[in-house]
Amino acid sequence: MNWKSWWRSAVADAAPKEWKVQDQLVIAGKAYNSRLLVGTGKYRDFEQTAEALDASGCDIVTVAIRRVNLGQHAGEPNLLDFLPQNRYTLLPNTAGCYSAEDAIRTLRLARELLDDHRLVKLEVLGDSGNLFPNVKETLKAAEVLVAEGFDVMVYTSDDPIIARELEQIGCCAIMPLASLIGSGMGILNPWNLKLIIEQSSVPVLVDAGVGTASDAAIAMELGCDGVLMNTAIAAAGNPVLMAHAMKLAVEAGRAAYCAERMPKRFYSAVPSSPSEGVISSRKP
Ligand SMILES: CC(=O)[C@@H](O)[C@H](O)COP(=O)(O)O
Repeated sequence: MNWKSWWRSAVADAAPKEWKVQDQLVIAGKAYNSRLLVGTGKYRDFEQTAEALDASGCDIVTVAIRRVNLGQHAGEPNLLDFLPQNRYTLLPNTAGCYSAEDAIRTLRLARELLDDHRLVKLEVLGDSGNLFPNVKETLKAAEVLVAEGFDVMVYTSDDPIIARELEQIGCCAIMPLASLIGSGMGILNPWNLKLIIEQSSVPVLVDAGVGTASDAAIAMELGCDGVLMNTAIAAAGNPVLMAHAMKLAVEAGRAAYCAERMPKRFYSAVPSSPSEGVISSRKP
């Protein structure tokens, strides 16, 4: 069943307020109510991180295992002590890894630390300046991690050929960049994202480069299954308010996508109300 027929049968009689409950994001067999995934870096402190996560309504929280303490650094504040127990699904990520080997080692550590945790975000960088992914090393790491039983959500470029290879390897979600990590430049190539969305049978989530709420809404309107972001929220003047804005944007974008937008007309007007039978002396 394609999503459109599924959607029609699923929400045919549902009141709009019910639609979100039925339109869950499913990743590696688990359903989530929120399509917004949020990172935990760059906040003022863990209190602010917790408040922003709460305001975002997210269900999945990504954590850079090399940077954020989840218990691997004894004696230091532990993020988990600031989050409500069992509220979030943690998504350990390999931010800061520049080789397949490093990324694999980091995620094995995460698995030990988090009690046989399987859902992970793979990110292998290729350049410390532009933080572009090294797709060769990403493919290599994905092969090993999938074979070891990890559910791999993978950060990659917006190249549809690489995206297809990652799906064939068995990654459970493809996460192409919108633009450079931390740049806030929004979606640079919607056309490539569209190609990836159309060819993929696993969820496609934009990851990196979102700057403000409209970027997130556009990603969802394009048909992305979700959006992952960090800097747009953490580096906002008011991170908690921005987290709330992102929640609304992702929901609005998703609803607009599912509602199927009106056809665009190439710069030609159509009156909003019928012109026949109008009481007027003016000839059309
Ligand atoms: C948090 C995380 O996983 C980052 O590596 C990710 O790519 C986010 O990028 P932005 O900070 O640009 O949202």
